[in-house]
Amino acid sequence: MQTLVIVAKKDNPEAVALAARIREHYPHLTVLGDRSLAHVLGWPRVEDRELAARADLTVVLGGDGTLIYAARLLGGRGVPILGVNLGSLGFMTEIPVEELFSTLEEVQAGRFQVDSRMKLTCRLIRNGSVLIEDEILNDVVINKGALARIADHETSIDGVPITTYKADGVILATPTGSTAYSLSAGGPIVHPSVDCTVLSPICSHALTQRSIVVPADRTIRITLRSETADTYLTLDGQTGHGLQGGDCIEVVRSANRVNLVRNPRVAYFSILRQKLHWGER
Ligand SMILES: NC(=O)c1ccc[n+]([C@@H]2O[C@H](COP(=O)([O-])OP(=O)(O)OC[C@H]3O[C@@H](n4cnc5c(N)ncnc54)[C@H](O)[C@@H]3O)[C@@H](O)[C@H]2O)c1
Ligand SMILES: Nc1ncnc2c1ncn2[C@@H]1O[C@H](COP(=O)(O)OP(=O)(O)OP(=O)(O)O)[C@@H](O)[C@H]1O
Repeated sequence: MQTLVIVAKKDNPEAVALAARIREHYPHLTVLGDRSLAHVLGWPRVEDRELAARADLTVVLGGDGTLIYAARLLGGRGVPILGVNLGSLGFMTEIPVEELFSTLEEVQAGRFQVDSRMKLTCRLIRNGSVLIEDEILNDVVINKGALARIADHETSIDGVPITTYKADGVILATPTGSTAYSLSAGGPIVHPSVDCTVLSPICSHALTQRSIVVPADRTIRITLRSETADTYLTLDGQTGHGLQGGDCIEVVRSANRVNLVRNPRVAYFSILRQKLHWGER
């Protein structure tokens, strides 16, 4: 390992101090920081594209949002991501701060395993042209603004019509994203080793329209059938785009994956038990 890229939660002094300690601890490595971290610490400023190209390992200091930001920064590269939890929930940032340096030693010695997480490719198609194409770790959300009327979401899987959801919106979640917004919309928890897409209406007007678990190799298309000026596409909770009637959102499994360094002392179900407050076993 030669180059370690640190992505630290923005404006978080604890994350900044920890990043500085990591650089001091490994003088023989090239340690680079994301844009805001490099600015705060006076490190060389390196463009996102170059960070992604050079990283051998990425250390995330923050919460789930910081990890999603790092996964997006790395783009299609499956560089291992070691997530250290400085956030409030930290579902995906499995390593506690106290174990950061011991885990880094293990990783440098090649004694680590990764959890390979499925991603989705999402395309926004308007009048037959692809306006936006992006890769997603958590979810694709089509949602209406607070005062907008309920919208019609015509939904098909591999070209076969499923239904038209009359709902506030629709969520398409990966197994990783199944414990985020999708869970709040009544979707199932999916073990991250299962490849699938969870399709869930948000507050559907028809009570029998529930979440559907779709095999990962299917193409899901949702066409907005109502003319509303106040509907949005949100990708991983990070980027938003206004939608128009007739817009089609197409979702397929991405060829790229996100590789999270596993904490060998923590099992997926113990994370669920702890973070979702299920009590003792
Ligand atoms: N009502 C809701 O539950 C709701 C509403 C909007 C967005 N979200 C989620 O927020 C995500 C973006 O996260 P953020 O941290 O940048 O925004 P944020 O700071 O608004 O966080 C939302 C919460 O979701 C948690 N979270 C994020 N990804 C998760 C995952 N895979 N499993 C379990 N919990 C997870 C975060 O830890 C945080 O507590 C979106 O992808 C979306 O799923 C949830
Ligand atoms: N280095 C960064 N550059 C730009 N944006 C960032 C960076 N780190 C975090 N963010 C953004 O800041 C927001 C808050 O980060 P994060 O979610 O990690 O904190 P949190 O809310 O305390 O943790 P959790 O999500 O676990 O509750 C996220 O939306 C994330 O995308």
